[in-house]
Amino acid sequence: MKLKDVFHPLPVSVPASAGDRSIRGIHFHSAKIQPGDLFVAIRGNEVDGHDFIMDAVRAGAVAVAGEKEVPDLPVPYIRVPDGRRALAHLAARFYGQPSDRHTVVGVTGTNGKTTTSHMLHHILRENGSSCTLIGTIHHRINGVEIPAANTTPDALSLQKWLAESRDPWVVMEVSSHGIVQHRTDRIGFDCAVFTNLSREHLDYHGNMEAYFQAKKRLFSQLKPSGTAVVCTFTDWGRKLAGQLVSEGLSVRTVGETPEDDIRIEPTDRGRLDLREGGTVRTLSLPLPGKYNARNAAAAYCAATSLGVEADRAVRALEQFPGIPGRFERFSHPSGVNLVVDYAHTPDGLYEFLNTIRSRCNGQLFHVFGFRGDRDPSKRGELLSVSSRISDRVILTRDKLGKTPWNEMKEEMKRIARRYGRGKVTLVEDRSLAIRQALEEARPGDWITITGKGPEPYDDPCTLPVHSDLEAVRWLMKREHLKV
Ligand SMILES: CC(=O)N[C@H]1[C@@H](OP(=O)(O)OP(=O)(O)OC[C@H]2O[C@@H](n3ccc(=O)[nH]c3=O)[C@H](O)[C@@H]2O)O[C@H](CO)[C@@H](O)[C@@H]1O[C@H](C)C(=O)N[C@@H](C)C(=O)N[C@H](CCC(=O)O)C(=O)O
Ligand SMILES: Nc1ncnc2c1ncn2[C@@H]1O[C@H](COP(=O)(O)OP(=O)(O)OP(=O)(O)O)[C@@H](O)[C@H]1O
Repeated sequence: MKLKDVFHPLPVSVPASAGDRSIRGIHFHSAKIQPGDLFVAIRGNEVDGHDFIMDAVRAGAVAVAGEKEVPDLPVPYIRVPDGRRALAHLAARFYGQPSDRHTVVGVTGTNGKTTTSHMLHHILRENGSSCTLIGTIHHRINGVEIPAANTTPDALSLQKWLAESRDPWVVMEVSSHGIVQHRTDRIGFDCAVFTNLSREHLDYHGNMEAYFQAKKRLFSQLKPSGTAVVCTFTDWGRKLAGQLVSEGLSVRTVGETPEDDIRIEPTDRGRLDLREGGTVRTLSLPLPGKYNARNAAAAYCAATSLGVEADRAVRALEQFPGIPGRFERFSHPSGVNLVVDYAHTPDGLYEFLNTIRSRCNGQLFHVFGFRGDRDPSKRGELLSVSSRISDRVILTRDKLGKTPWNEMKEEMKRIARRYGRGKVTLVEDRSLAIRQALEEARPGDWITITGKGPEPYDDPCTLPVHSDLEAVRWLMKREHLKV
């Protein structure tokens, strides 16, 4: 593609002498540049891409785009107001605005993005359409699994994968980081889903209103015929629905009141009534918890908004196979129940532990840790939720990032004194923390292990395992316990 065409119609100045130059590809990491590529310099959170411009030129970049003034470059330099925005635009142009060729659904919210996306992906596939899935656990394009580095990939990868996808449908998780960093710019959505909003990522967004506004931006990218599906279980959801309606968007709400388009009604355990107008559909959902009923209702609402027949959507949800590390349950031969889950926000943890509490007649053990690289201000709230609902809390290592273990250990002791209700033990090795819970538990007790789901451990541990799921599977053998 010609340089001038890839920038069109941005109000930037492409040197006339260089406009007809062909570019072979686009990259925003200098190490990926091949001769003939365009390099886009981005001011990052860790380093500044402008510092790597000469590396890119030496690697063969034939042109560079960036925000800063850069004198005396041997190749044309196109100054743009915002590198990340420009990257999304350039990628969409280079790959031919690929979202126009798919029916695209974006799912946003603090909790439930992965679950709702997987449920919707399952409904669409059961309905006979192949579907690309982009999200936290992995990406799946043309039936091929690709490991996920981010929940919402960078703009270049996104546009490339959309161009490569032969699946008519695309379901993607849209994180607030992805929105703020313009990773999803230039994607037109046929449906955008909001699950909920609760305290999370305040270290990044600063306050809840800014976090809400970031999520709301997804809805400004709906195609003219697109539909907003908004869960109104939270004040933020009700606020969003009201604002989108007054802005003239087509909005369908999922909630618990007669005003909602899809209303979830209280039912027997494991069964869920979806009331839509005068019709009630009852379904047995394989995943427990009120929150999963809400995720299922959101997926149902999105699917039916896109033309899937309601009864088919219900039947598909009843066959939902589940998601690795999300309420993944094991029955130990000793009579103890174990559940591995990804809850890592105060609200998600509250919903998850309450679901277990309503099933547990014995003691409830909770094994978890704090992430070094996540908002430290939520740690007290997480432990407070845990110690309120569980009988025994074992605090252990999670991903530490740049935080040294000794520092985290002192923080844990301090938080345990304040919020632990005398229920907290500290066991550094995560695999041994799980084993200790299992050794103390009696038949009928439940052990919950949260925060990592299927994610691999960052550090080696004592037992021959690399994740919570592997630890539980290993400990399913009685002889691996000390008792
Ligand atoms: C803090 C953050 O969000 N960082 C994201 C951001 O990286 P960055 O641009 O700031 O990277 P940087 O390392 O400072 O580099 C700046 C620039 O220099 C370039 N560079 C760098 C080195 C070099 O040798 N040459 C070079 O050209 C880089 O390619 C980059 O363009 O943009 C990258 C590309 O899109 C992301 O992969 C990266 O996500 C990091 C890995 C991350 O951990 N992000 C988390 C916080 C995140 O985004 N999470 C959400 C989910 C949140 C949730 O709901 O739980 C997600 O969508 O994954
Ligand atoms: N609708 C919901 N409301 C509250 N908590 C939820 C909801 N759905 C899931 N959870 C809890 O949050 C955890 C994470 O769920 P899920 O992976 O679906 O969310 P997510 O938004 O994709 O999270 P992340 O972006 O961090 O990957 C679950 O394991 C569960 O404990």
